Amino acid sequence: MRDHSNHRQVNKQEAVRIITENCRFTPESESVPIQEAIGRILAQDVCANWDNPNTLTCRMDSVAVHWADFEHGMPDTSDWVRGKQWEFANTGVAMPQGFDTAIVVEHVVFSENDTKISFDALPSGKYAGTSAAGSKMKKGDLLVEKGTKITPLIAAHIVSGNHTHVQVVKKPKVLFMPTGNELVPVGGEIPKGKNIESNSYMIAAKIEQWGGEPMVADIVPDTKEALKKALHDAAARADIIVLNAGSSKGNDDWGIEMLEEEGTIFYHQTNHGPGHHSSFGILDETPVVGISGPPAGAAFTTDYYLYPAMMVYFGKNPMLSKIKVRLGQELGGMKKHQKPAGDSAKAKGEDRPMEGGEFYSVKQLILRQGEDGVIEAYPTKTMRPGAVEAEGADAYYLMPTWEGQRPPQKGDMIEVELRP
Ligand SMILES: Nc1nc2c(c(=O)[nH]1)N[C@H]1C(S)=C(S)[C@@H](COP(=O)(O)OP(=O)(O)OC[C@H]3O[C@@H](n4cnc5c(N)ncnc54)[C@H](O)[C@@H]3O)O[C@H]1N2
Ligand code: MOO
Repeated sequence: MRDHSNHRQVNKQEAVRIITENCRFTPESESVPIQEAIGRILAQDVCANWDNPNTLTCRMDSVAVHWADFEHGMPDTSDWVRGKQWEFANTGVAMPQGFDTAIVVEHVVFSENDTKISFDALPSGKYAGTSAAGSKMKKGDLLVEKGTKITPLIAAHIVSGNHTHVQVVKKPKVLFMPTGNELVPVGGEIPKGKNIESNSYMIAAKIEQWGGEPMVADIVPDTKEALKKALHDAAARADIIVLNAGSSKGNDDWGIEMLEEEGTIFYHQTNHGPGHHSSFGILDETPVVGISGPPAGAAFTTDYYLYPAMMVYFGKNPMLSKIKVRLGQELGGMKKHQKPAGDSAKAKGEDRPMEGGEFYSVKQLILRQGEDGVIEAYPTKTMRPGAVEAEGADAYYLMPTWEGQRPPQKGDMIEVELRP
């Protein structure tokens, strides 16, 4: 049996710190048409390519006049002629040639057939009611800063600067590597004792959602040689590897060993469950985010540990947003980890021994506003993260479970992290 006693266990905060400090990327950029750029990250500042507007324009639906006629007070307009002393000018259009000032139509009194006009208010000065050339943007003005995520509004803003394409950060290639002799691809008859490889579908979708280009490796059998080859091949092709399963203590769990032998491993496990068997290493300069095999753990540990690595690639904040909320309902009785040793209904040999020290149980919670306006957290049908019944929950909570810790009570303020 292999020795796991040297395995380094860290808490979530430490794990994210290690990931963010050790992920080093030099992303390339590419030019894409704006309509394909939504959700991408700008690789360069975008500056205006023209003066907008490029001539004096009218600000509101107005009548254009000459300031000189108003300089000394309200003029006698009885003999004014359209096209000479006044002209119609509408919102956003160029001022008619020679006119410099605009009075909104609501302050214009028209004769029955619109031939005669008078005004019930004066313009404040020359160019009142108009926008100067370049007043919205001047050629060379910074429109959007490098590093900004392109949203629909930002895309339109870039277009208004006269750009058809933008330079964006290339999508990181994130390779998901399923491992395990018992796994088979979906479809058809499933041989006895085999299990369907389903995690790749979930994780590829998350990678895409977070702005990456997902790649899925073939299922890697549980041998050191196969894993070694697969990992080096993957590192040559990908920016980030997600190594799935083979993470715990089974006699064919080689993931951690291979990382240790072939690269550098920074931590082997975390002090929370589910997700206990999450790890992080670097192999051939490629970050390897190790997550446990069971789908429930794989689901949320990618939120915890792959999301930050991808955000580092984009130069974005790798932390999940934290907020303080009020617990609206008890989170349930003592959990497995809180029970004193020997108090289990199960025989001791069925349960893994607790390693002692601080250990957190990860809960998934729904947030909604309480009657007094304070945001409250409520348990989902099951609070176990990654469970289908908990999908749709808003936040994660790390509940302390070690000896001497009192579980949070209804009404307590707790800090939760929003799901990415
Ligand atoms: N003696 C101990 N046994 C286990 C421990 C422990 O501490 N001591 N930890 C348990 C916990 S917690 C977890 S989580 C799992 C971790 O298992 P692995 O990450 O090593 O994964 P496997 O053993 O290879 O597989 C477990 C389970 O998940 C299924 N799986 C794996 N990959 C996929 C995939 N891509 N798609 C769908 N399902 C997948 C696999 O078929 C197994 O059923 O270890 C516990 N045991
Ligand atoms: O690592 Mo396991 O995901 O704690 O259930």
